[in-house]
Amino acid sequence: MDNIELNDTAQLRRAVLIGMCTLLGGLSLLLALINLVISPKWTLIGYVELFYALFSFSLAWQAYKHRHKFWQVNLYLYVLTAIVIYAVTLSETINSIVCWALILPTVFYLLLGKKLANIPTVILLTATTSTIINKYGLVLSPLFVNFVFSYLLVWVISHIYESNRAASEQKLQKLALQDPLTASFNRLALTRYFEQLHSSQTFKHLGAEQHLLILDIDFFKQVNDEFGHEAGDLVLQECANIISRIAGNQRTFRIGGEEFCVVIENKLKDEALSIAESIRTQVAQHQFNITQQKEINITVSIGLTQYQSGMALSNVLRQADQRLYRAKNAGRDQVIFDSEPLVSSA
Ligand SMILES: Nc1nc2c(ncn2[C@@H]2O[C@H](COP(=O)(O)OP(=O)(O)OP(=O)(O)O)[C@@H](O)[C@H]2O)c(=O)[nH]1
Repeated sequence: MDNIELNDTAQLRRAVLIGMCTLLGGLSLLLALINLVISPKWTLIGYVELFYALFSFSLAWQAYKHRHKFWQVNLYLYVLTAIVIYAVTLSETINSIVCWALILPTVFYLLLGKKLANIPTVILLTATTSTIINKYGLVLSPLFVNFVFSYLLVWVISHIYESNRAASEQKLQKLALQDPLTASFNRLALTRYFEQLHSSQTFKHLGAEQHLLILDIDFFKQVNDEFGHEAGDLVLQECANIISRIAGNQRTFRIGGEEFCVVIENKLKDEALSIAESIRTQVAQHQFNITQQKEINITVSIGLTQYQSGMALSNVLRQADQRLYRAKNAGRDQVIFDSEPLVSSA
């Protein structure tokens, strides 16, 4: 789920960004003081360093306040790369400056992720090796060999580390947010989805109607009792497929044993009803193959509710649950919205 994440990556990147910007900001400020006040030889460089120090501290502060943007991080890293390349070009002995070039691939991977990190990594390698070749000729100088191999090693290790970290995080997210039986998202995912929906600007500004439905399979216990638990599991999986097909996988959540919830965003009342009704009829018409020889039909009851932005999820669920309860009491196989049953099974 794209818009639901446990945010480990964001937290890691934010921490790295704050640490790096603070340290580099401090170093730039120190160098600026030396070049502008203590020994004012290179004033232009001093001003560049002062600007970079301010840029670093401001980005660290924004990251601290959770207000930094991804493009700012990109800009910061490309400026840093340009400074290192410039310093390598200016430096007479290169040796000490390449230390900076060697740590940057790790920083790129940590802050940009494995796909975007490749671009500055290649730029830095190309620029630094060209400068070394320009200064020392094409001979395989110890500096050239040592730099290229250590740089490649850092690159490969950073790539492997970031790939593994991202894969582990994805697995963890799946475990935490997805129901293993039906592959639908679970209640925790619903909570996060709802929080994000409410905090998103689109939701606030559109002012469109928001709906949520709770669906419960009718007489599901009988399926288990008559045909076994495995047959019940198959029914749950097929039911989840039908709901996801109609409402979208991102908006379908299994919130209880045989209970599903669907968030219907930015739809008018009639459209929300038609989605709920479509789920009900398609489940009712579906032949559930519980064994090779046996097909059964099942029905579902649905409680549909409209809610306003800012309402707590627990209240919205309670509202939908009350309607579901009424649908069950009114004979099942129906959608209840407000107080009246909209479709009767009769
Ligand atoms: N196979 C299977 N059964 C489950 C699972 N989770 C819950 N159940 C069963 O779902 C059944 C729910 O039964 P009830 O709450 O009595 O509801 P019902 O039989 O559907 O009756 P109504 O909801 O009143 O129509 C219980 O038998 C649970 O054991 C699951 O993951 N797999």
